Amino acid sequence: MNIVELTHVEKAYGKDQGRVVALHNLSLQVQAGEFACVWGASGSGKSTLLNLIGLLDRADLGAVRVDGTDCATLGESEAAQFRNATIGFVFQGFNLVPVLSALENVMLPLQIAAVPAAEGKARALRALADVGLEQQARKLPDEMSGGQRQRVAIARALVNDPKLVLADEPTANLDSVTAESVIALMRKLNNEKGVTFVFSTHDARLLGYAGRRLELSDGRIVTDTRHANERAA
Ligand SMILES: Nc1ncnc2c1ncn2[C@@H]1O[C@H](COP(=O)(O)OP(=O)(O)OP(=O)(O)O)[C@@H](O)[C@H]1O
Repeated sequence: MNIVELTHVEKAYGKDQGRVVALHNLSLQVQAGEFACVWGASGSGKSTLLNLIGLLDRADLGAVRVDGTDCATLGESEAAQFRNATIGFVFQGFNLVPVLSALENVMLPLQIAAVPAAEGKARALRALADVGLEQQARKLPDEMSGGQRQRVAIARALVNDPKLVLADEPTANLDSVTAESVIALMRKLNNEKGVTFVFSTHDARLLGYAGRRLELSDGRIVTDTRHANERAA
């Protein structure tokens, strides 16, 4: 089953002389369970593509379907609800709330989903254990390393059991060794839980972890290849 299906999608920013077409007539299918990497140079359209798949922005032309739902049919609040239930997000800047502990940060999506506090805490602790941070639950983000913060963000993205996790340049602020360990962790969680991951990077060294490599150039997919688990965790 396709969890993501884009058909003849176009997306542009700006108007008239300042108009930039970020995605050109782009079609793409991602199957449930894939670990897909979108890579390409700065400005190639990676964030635009992930924002459309994540219902954070809308296509100008063409169709975006996520988990069988045509995103164009959803109003703003329906889209937000759909996003919360279906998609987990990991961002390059970690996006943790600085005054909340790791545990409280991971509990946030469950609070939004009105999960009772005791159950939410137990689930958040399990999610932190999944990323190897059960001992760090009480720490604040600025008491943790960059790699640990991104693990907290991954735990938060997964705590709601989403079908799809989108990670836009999740390693951009990490050194190369930590970057590899974060991608390896995502790959392990993909294998163990069957959650579909789509992440973006401009770092070709991370491609070895990806089961699917989608190369973007000037808003077009120029290569699309599948690979056996060369570097699976
Ligand atoms: N809000 C915006 N307004 C105007 N142009 C934009 C906007 N966002 C992106 N663009 C343009 O759209 C194109 C694709 O940008 P996008 O951010 O998707 O690329 P990217 O591959 O994610 O780049 P990076 O690796 O630098 O984050 C670029 O030419 C960019 O300048």
